[in-house]
Parts: sequence; C-alpha cells; structure tokens
Amino acid sequence: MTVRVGVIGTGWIGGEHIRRITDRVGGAEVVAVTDIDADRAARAVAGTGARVLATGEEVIAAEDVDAVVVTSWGPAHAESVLAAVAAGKPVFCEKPLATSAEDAQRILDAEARHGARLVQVGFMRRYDTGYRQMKEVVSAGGIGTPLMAHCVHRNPTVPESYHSEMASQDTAVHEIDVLRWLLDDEISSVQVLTPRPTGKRFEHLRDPQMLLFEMVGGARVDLEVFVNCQYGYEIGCEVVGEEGTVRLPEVPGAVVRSAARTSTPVLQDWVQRFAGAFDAEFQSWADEVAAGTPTTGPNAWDGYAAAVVTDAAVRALHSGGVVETGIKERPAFYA
Ligand SMILES: NC(=O)c1ccc[n+]([C@@H]2O[C@H](COP(=O)([O-])OP(=O)(O)OC[C@H]3O[C@@H](n4cnc5c(N)ncnc54)[C@H](O)[C@@H]3O)[C@@H](O)[C@H]2O)c1
Ligand SMILES: O[C@H]1[C@H](O)[C@@H](O)[C@H](O)[C@@H](O)[C@H]1O
Repeated sequence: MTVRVGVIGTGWIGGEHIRRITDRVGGAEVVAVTDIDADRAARAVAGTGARVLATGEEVIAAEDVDAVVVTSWGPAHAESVLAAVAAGKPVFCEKPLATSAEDAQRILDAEARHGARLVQVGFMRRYDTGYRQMKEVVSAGGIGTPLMAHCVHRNPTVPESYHSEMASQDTAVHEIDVLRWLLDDEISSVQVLTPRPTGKRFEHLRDPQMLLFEMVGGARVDLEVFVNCQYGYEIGCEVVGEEGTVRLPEVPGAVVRSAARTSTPVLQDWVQRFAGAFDAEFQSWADEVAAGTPTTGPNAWDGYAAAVVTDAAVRALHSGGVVETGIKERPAFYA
C-alpha cells in the first residue's frame, strides 16, 4: 500500500519533508498540502502532482489523505493534531507536539477517546546513528548506572521571531526527549541559568542559557543552549556512568591540510546534521502506517512529557529557581 500523505505547513522543514517523501521514502506520496501562505504551498509541491488546499481542516478531511504531517509553527501544532485524531487518521507532528502541557494533555485525552495511538512526534534524534549507538551502550549496561550527562546544543544564528522561551520549547526540547529516552527516566526538576548574554543576538533574546535537569532516578544533566554561536551547528552529548562514559560521535568530515593549517568543516544546520535520521524516521513511520499498527516512534506521551518539562523550564527561566516538573506516571496506554 502507498500511504497518501497530506502536509500542513510548507515552510523550511515542511518543504524538506515533502522532498523526502517524494524522492527518498518508499511506499508514501504527498497528495495534498496547505500553508497560510498559499504561494509557498504551491512552490513546495511544484512538479509533484500534489494539490494545494485552503486549510488544514480540508487536508485532514480529504478522502485521498490516509495520514497527516504537521509542520506548521509550534503553537499551531496541537489544533491540527487534535483534528487529525478526531478524524481517525495517523499524524506525524514535528516537534514540539504542543507549546504547553495543557494542550499536550488534550491530545492524550483525544487518543484515549479514539482508543488507539495515532500520533508520532518528530524527535528524529532517536533515529540518528550516533544516538542509537549511545542508547545501545547505555541499555546494555556498558557504562554501568548513568550518573550524569553533559549536553551542548548550538545554532549559528536564529531569526528575530525566536524568543527566550523557545530556547526550551523549540531547541532544548530535543535534548529533553533524547535524555528521557537514553536514560529511560523522566525529568523531575529544571533550573535555567542565564550567563552574560552574547552581543550577537536580537536585544529581546536571553542567549545563551544553561539548563540543569534532575532525573527521577537522581542523575543530573547540564545542557548549554547557545543559538547565536556564529560558527556553526553543533550537538554534543556525553553520558557518564559508574563504569565508564559514552559520547555522541563527531560527524566525520575531510581533514584539510593547507597553508600551514589543519582544518575540518563545521556543519551549518540541522538539515546537514540530521539528514540520515530524518530519512530513517520517515521510512519507519510510512512502513508502520502502511502496516496499520500504531507506530513505534516517539508518541503523544513523549510529546506530553517534553511539554511538561518545557513548561517548567519557562517558569524556571523567569524565576531563576529550581522548578519541579510534577511529571505523572506514564499511562499503560503508552507502555
Ligand atoms: N526536527 C527538527 O530538527 C526540526 C527542524 C526545523 C523545524 N522543526 C519544527 O518544525 C516546525 C516548523 O519549522 P520551520 O523551520 O519549517 O518553520 P517555517 O516558519 O519555515 O515554516 C512554518 C510554516 O508553517 C506555516 N503555518 C503556520 N501556521 C499554519 C497553519 N495554522 N496552517 C498552515 N500553515 C501554517 C507558515 O506559513 C510557514 O510556511 C516548528 O515546530 C519547528 O520547531 C523541527
Ligand atoms: O527548529 C529548530 C530545529 O529543531 C533544530 O534542530 C534546532 O537546533 C533549533 O534550535 C530549532 O530552532
């Protein structure tokens, strides 16, 4: 079966995913798209045969749309996901699932009413080869009980529309998910430290930020989020255990020796860094949707748990104190 996909939001990543599904993912095709900027939607599907519809509701309701991809702005995600679940259609939603735990809870409630899981969240790092190697090591007990993790998330620059809360909601949310997955534990508290701000930022933005997490089991994590670092896109992660450490491998690049210097390239964006992970994520999603079973990727609970932590991080940013997340038990529905 070919999964016929409708896409809501055809900006940077929406366009990437449309090309991915069209050119690289087997067993799926894009048949309909929408964007509040209709011209952008038309450009995104030029030459593919997919049609442009006026609204997300029309995409979700279209009879030839088997499954929905939501790649609009974060605050718009929850409404589209809720509409797709109400229509009984599988839905892949880019991160974040929602920009508040309250909205994410509405999605958990909607799936419970539907009686089966329909939602996958775009936490693509779980499909990255390096993170997968780390997960294998940690799960096999290769470093003993994890005690600490040190993480770095740097972007060269961000647009003026990026605000201080997005350091948690849009950027740190990747580490929040991948740490829960790597350490197989939930996050119990968060504190946000604000070092001297870089001069190379828009005035309204607090950048960089340092997030300190405590896991329910007691492990501690530090995460540097620095989204105007200028020099490139860099992701680092090291888990320290009782018997050893495991570190995310560097992405290989050719070593150049010239003019009395040695150099290697630094990646510039998430497209370069995670291209392979996105391809694997979408192939897996398409295969599992075609099989008619709930997908095994990050689900609505993972999106909810991340939103609980980002809500706490936003409160922590404003208060400067340690904020408990109050995360509840994972329901059996998401076991
Ligand atoms: N997994 C990743 O690493 C990754 C990378 C980039 C972006 N993202 C996520 O993807 C989402 C989109 O990011 P982007 O960089 O493509 O942003 P973008 O601004 O380039 O694109 C968003 C598009 O959504 C459209 N849109 C907004 N609200 C809409 C609505 N209600 N209905 C239809 N269209 C709507 C906008 O017009 C725009 O074209 C964000 O949530 C972002 O966090 C994830
Ligand atoms: O939406 C993007 C994307 O998720 C990137 O992977 C992350 O590095 C950026 O900080 C974020 O703004």
